[in-house]
Amino acid sequence: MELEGGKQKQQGRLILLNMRRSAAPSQLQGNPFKKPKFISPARSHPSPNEEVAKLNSDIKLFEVAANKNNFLQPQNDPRTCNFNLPTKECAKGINHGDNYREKYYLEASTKTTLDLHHTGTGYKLKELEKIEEGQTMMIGGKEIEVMGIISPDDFNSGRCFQFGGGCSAILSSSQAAKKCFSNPFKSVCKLSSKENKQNSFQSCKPRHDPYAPNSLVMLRPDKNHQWLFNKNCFPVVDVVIDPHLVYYLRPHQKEGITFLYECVMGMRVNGRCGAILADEMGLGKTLQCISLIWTLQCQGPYGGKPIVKKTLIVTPGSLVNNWKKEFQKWLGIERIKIFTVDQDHKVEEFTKSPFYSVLIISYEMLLRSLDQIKNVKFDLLICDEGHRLKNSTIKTTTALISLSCEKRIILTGTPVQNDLQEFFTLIDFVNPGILGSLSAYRKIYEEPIIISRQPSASEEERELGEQRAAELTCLTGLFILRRTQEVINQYLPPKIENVVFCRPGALQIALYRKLLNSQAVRFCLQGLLENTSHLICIGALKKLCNHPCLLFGSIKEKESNSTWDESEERNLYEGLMNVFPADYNPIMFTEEESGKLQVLSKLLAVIRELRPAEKVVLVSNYTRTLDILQEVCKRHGYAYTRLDGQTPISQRQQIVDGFNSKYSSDFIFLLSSKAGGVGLNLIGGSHLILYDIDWNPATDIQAMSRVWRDGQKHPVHIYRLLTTGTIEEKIYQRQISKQGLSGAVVDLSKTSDHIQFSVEELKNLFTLHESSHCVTHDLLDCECTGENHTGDSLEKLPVSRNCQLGPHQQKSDSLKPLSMSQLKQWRHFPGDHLNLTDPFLERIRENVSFFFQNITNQTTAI
Ligand SMILES: Nc1ncnc2c1ncn2[C@@H]1O[C@H](COP(=O)(O)OP(=O)(O)OP(=O)(O)O)[C@@H](O)[C@H]1O
Ligand SMILES: [Mg+2]
Repeated sequence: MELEGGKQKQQGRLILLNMRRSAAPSQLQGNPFKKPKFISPARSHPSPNEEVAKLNSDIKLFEVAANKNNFLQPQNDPRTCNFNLPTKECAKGINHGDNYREKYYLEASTKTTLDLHHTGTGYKLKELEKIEEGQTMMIGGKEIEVMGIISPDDFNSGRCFQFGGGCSAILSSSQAAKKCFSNPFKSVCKLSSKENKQNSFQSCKPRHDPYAPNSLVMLRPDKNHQWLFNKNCFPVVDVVIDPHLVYYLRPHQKEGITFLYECVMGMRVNGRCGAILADEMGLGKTLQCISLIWTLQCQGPYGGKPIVKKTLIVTPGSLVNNWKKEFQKWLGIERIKIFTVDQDHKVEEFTKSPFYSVLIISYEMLLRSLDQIKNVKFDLLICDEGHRLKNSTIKTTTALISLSCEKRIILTGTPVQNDLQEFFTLIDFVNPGILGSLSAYRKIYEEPIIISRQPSASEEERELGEQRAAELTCLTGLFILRRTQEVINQYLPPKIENVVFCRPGALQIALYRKLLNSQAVRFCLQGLLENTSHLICIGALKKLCNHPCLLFGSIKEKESNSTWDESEERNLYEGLMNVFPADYNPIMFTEEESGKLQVLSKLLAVIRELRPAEKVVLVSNYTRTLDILQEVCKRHGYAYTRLDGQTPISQRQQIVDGFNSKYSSDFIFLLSSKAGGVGLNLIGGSHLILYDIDWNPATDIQAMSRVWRDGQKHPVHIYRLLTTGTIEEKIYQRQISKQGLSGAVVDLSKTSDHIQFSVEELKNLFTLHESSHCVTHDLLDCECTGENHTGDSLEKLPVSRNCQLGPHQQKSDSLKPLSMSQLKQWRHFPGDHLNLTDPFLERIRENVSFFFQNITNQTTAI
């Protein structure tokens, strides 16, 4: 039997070793077996305290056969047995039977698994086959105790490695109670002192009536929980969500609050108090958290005593005041005192005053005030848009990890499972150590899962990877909750999504051709340039798609720079100025020079005309592009407001509120997706135009979700503008193809800098398709000739997210990026199609080569 990879281990016999104590050298002589020892129930069923200590320790796991030719030798860890394990060559000498289906494990303060086929332990194989549970043996000078047999299922799923193997900490608390204690609760809630009795009489009653109709009552703690957390034996009291809030809560929100409560109370995962609420955008994660905070601040299951005194909410700068507003919206200003940190309100004010119970701070401010914040004892920590904590080396993550608060919640609308490293960081942040060390996680989960996804994976590797993925999902699923947009569709108006392929202007085509013929692009395609050179070329093409004047501005800027002569960009921009008209003035740019701008201008005009009371959110990834769009607003006399990275945090909510107000005269909200793409509620607008496209579909999806949310009164129209035949189409295709989804979907900060391109891909990126109406449609393999293909019902197609955690994760997910096959199901038609029923599309068709359209929640009147 070979030792490589995970698959062969199925034939091996694995033992989890319990190093009980070092043996004297003399003990190593003679028959290494000792008689099986009696193991007291107390040893196999540790006390709750021992159990908790065990869960918290950083247990090292060693899966002997998991590492290709490379056994782990944990010599430096004093807690770890140091076995003289054989090399692959050495192991080959052992005659292994094929009938070893069972796995044995030994358990103790340090646990490790040992493949009995590769003994190196001084025992004969025959002797090892006879090992029984409870038996002790001597290995490497240590006395080892056999604790049990690992079933093939437990091994394949990786369950046996969790928390050191033997007693999984991932138990529901009732399971844990059964497993860990025989009957330790006899005295639970017997009032031991006079004081307790008094307390119990004072606050025994639930704060709200648990028997009232529609009451939302939290799960009562079981005996194990009481044993751990009710040391004073207070009477158990029902925790009931304030009926004032329950009245407004949607069903999924009630479920979410129950979930959060059980997580932070340590009821779902024994002794762990973290949770990830990953509901899709707009599902009201804020309200769910506010309900939780309010509940825990006033109530608790033990004598009714509140669980939380102080809560820290960390959120992107643009959302600090949104949180405050939501608190006021749902709880009024009296019930709970909120402190928001900004330029004029420093953390010190919060720390000095006993008045406030909730501190809301931006991630940036947190870093600046970390020392003061560390001085406050927070009982609950909420990280909004917490997918940014995916990297444990970034400052924000380290800062947050350094806070001692153990009840931690991450909120994110962006899926978190696709990158297994980042997934680990998020999980490890909310429930530190739950997946073991990073290296153990890599061996047990990441490696087998990744290997199993490779086309060359054997059947066994695939099976092992799938089982490990399933186990990981099952384990983390206890404290991750994600619901999709469908749960609130019924409360929302229709949504009409359009992908609009805009014909490039003549100047754009001429410049595009020139750029593609440049020395820089040619060198890129021959693989002759540095890694980053293609990024400069891509950047120039993207600018050109937005408007030629942006490119003009860049060249002028670069030319005036002293390093211009040596700069790589020279090779790209050489001769480009000659393509612009001699008297070209970027400030006097025209709409005709850019296909998208022409379409935008007409679109704004028709919205204004047909829906004078409605407003538009206009999104770009670039501040310079927003400047141009702003200029267009000015030229047409449209009232606008703007939020980008330069907007002071203290003003952001004011701007949002102003726009959302029905009294506002603003017609357009200019939004930088980087600054305000996440979390904002822009329900004042019912038309959203994405002027440019990002490599990461999540950025675009986040931005598009700003208007189709609870509170929206009008049907929502979304327009995604792409320049036909250009790099924008290619980026879109990448977004909706598998390749684009495999990694980038998790990460809002990912840009082209993080994406590797093959020369083949670069060739495709650097091609202009001048004769196609829509390259994306050409690629769809659609039988239609592009003539008003109405598509089949979307429901027919299962939505599958390309997720590294495997097929069991693939739930319907309305906000996941589209796939090519789904796009094919959308209605689609060329711009010159005769029967355009949509009056908005009708008006812009002149500059459009192709449309895709999809309607959600369709009613007759749109
Ligand atoms: N039960 C409800 N009834 C009415 N409005 C609600 C309800 N729950 C939430 N809302 C409103 O829906 C809007 C969206 O909620 P919220 O901002 O919490 O979404 P989110 O899940 O945080 O989304 P994102 O991921 O985009 O941040 C808010 O204006 C909020 O007040
Ligand atoms: Mg939010």
